[in-house]
Amino acid sequence: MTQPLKIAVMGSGGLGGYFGARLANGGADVHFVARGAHLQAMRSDGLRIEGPEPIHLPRVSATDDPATIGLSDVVMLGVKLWDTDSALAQIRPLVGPDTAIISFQNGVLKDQYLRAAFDAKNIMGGVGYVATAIDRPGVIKQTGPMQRLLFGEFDGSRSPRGERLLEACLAGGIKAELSGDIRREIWQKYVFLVGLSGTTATIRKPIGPIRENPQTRAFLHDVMREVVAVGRAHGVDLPEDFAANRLEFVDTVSKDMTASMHHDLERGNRLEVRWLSGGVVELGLEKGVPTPLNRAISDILALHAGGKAA
Ligand SMILES: NC(=O)C1=CN([C@@H]2O[C@H](COP(=O)(O)OP(=O)(O)OC[C@H]3O[C@@H](n4cnc5c(N)ncnc54)[C@H](OP(=O)(O)O)[C@@H]3O)[C@@H](O)[C@H]2O)C=CC1
Ligand SMILES: CC(C)(CO)C(=O)C(=O)O
Repeated sequence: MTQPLKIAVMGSGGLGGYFGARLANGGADVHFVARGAHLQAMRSDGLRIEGPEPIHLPRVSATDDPATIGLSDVVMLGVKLWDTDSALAQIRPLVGPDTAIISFQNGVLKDQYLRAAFDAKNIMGGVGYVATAIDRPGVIKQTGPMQRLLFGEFDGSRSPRGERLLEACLAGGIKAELSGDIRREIWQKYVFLVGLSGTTATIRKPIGPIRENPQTRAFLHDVMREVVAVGRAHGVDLPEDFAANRLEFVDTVSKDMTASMHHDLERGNRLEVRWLSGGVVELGLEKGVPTPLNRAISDILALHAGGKAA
């Protein structure tokens, strides 16, 4: 009998907790790295997913010390972007020659950080679509039915490790795909997310009114156009009019949809703007592509980026 896939989830909040729970439910050998009250609750009461497809795992393997988990087949990175450096330092004991490390964090800079810290052969690319948050310790709440994971080798090959992860995801009911062009998938989400997060957080409204008002709709379109221009300058295979495609996609989502960064702003949490619109500015500067709207979004949110506690 083949051994179940051993998966370490580094950061078991909205994203990692949700997809890790589904993987465990499907039979994968999942080990959650968590901390604080969330870790205590997971140790005493397991992990619960609330929402359209609820799950309760009464017992889970959860720790704050990745070294106790040992070598893993897959490490899924699910910490907020500001915690990336410390998380990458902590996952070293999990990584052997064949381990796949996949960041499902938002943005595109995440994979540069991974490449700086680990051998390229250990790194696969990933994108997560879901709207989840820790509701209370040990409990992840999902809003709406969307859930999708895309991952793949950066050279486009269908590797055995990619196939095994796909199988484990499908067994857990995850809408998963092994992508032949994961870099483009990561940028496609980036275009949409920078548009959604930049507009909802600065205008402080969900997407419905923003897409209905001609002035804010044009703003959203132009913010996404900048991301497309920067991606194309970096050699990403995005059609020139891809922002118009994403605007059509925006018209299909619920009018109440907003970005996690807007939620974070309303709760006084730290913001990922440095890696979202800020990442567009940084990557635009590298190629001489102007990004005035994303620069404005970063500047407008600068005083909020550290959260209320800052
Ligand atoms: N949630 C979502 O719907 C989606 C999120 N994403 C992206 O996924 C990433 C994670 O977001 P999300 O899951 O929402 O964030 P959360 O804050 O819900 O989860 C991250 C968790 O990781 C924990 N953590 C951080 N560092 C460590 C560490 N060193 N050891 C143990 N635990 C640690 C945090 O603990 P603490 O709270 O103590 O800091 C927190 O519980 C972000 O880049 C986000 O943009 C992408 C798609 C959808
Ligand atoms: C748009 C969404 C919910 C998609 O997963 C997201 O990633 C975010 O708001 O951070």
